[in-house]
Amino acid sequence: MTASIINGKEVSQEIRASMTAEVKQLSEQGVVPGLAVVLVGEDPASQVYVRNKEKACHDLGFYSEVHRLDASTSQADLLALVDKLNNQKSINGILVQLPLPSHIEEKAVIDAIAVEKDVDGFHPVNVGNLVIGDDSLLPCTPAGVIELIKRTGLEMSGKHAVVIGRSNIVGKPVSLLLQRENATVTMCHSRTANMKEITRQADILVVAIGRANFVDADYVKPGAVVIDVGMNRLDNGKLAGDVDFESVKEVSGPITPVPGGVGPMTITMLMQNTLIAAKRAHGLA
Ligand SMILES: NC(=O)C1=CN([C@@H]2O[C@H](COP(=O)(O)OP(=O)(O)OC[C@H]3O[C@@H](n4cnc5c(N)ncnc54)[C@H](OP(=O)(O)O)[C@@H]3O)[C@@H](O)[C@H]2O)C=CC1
Ligand SMILES: Nc1nc(=O)c2c([nH]1)NC[C@@H]1CN(c3ccc(C(=O)N[C@@H](CCC(=O)O)C(=O)O)cc3)C=[N+]21
Ligand SMILES: [Mg+2]
Repeated sequence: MTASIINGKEVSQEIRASMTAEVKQLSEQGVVPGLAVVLVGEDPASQVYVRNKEKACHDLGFYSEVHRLDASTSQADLLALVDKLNNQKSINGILVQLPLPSHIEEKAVIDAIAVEKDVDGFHPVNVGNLVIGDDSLLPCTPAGVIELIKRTGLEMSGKHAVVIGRSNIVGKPVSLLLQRENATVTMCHSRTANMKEITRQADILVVAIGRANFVDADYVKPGAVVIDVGMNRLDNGKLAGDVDFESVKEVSGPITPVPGGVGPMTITMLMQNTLIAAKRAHGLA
């Protein structure tokens, strides 16, 4: 079987194109969505994401600010910036790039972001609303994962979805969104015993571990949809997912590549959240 490749870049462009008309209409009413990205330190990988986000804002006609702070910035100074952005009318969305340097407590920073500007969906109130099923800003990567599965045409209801990884920013929220789609969800993590026996039962396999090419064809049921969230920079400078794409695509159904899969969708969902936040700020949603 030759798997079909899920083109996250193309899906992203389609979604962004469909947002353009609405953004234009809003700007005629004087509403320009604004995103602030805060980057602490010089992590080269982060620089790429920040550049992609800036480009997406520019292409869509959003207002954007990037705050590049020195790696030695104090927690107090970072919190002061967040407070300023919370109160800044031109800004509807705030993203503080993670991970932060170890002298800064990530939780304190996330908690300080105004709930209605938390376009990452990481604030405890947004996470709580996600768990309950109330309206919230959805975390971008998990929302992008669900959108890509939908685009395969697979009906998620009643299917067995297995998620490898239980982080707060990917694995856990992905599992909640899959349950919202009426999938039956199993979570795997570093302590899971006999993981292959579990993943081989998956109709949908979502992988978010952070280990290059970890999941090979042995883990995959023939025909399963495979979504690779992993972003691992190899020594040769290339980007690799958590899934060994070349071997898995021989047995799987639709599968995402890295790059060009989940990554671009994360940024598109961030733009969508910023648009939603801007509309809400102006009483339009
Ligand atoms: N495309 C995108 O937009 C994004 C990509 N990423 C990428 O996704 C990947 C995961 O990120 P993130 O969730 O933040 O990672 P974390 O390091 O926070 O979490 C990794 C998870 O994987 C589990 N795990 C680690 N090793 C194994 C193993 N051998 N077998 C089974 N489970 C294992 C861990 O288990 P335990 O809990 O037991 O430690 C943990 O739950 C990374 O490559 C990251 O770069 C992340 C965010 C966005
Ligand atoms: N507060 C916060 N929010 C995040 O959403 C967040 C974060 N911190 N920290 C880091 C991770 C990672 N992440 C990516 C976003 C886009 C691509 C992306 O655009 N990838 C492209 C190109 C990658 C490349 O070529 O280097 C692709 O996969 O095709 C990747 C990774 C967001 N994250
Ligand atoms: Mg993490």
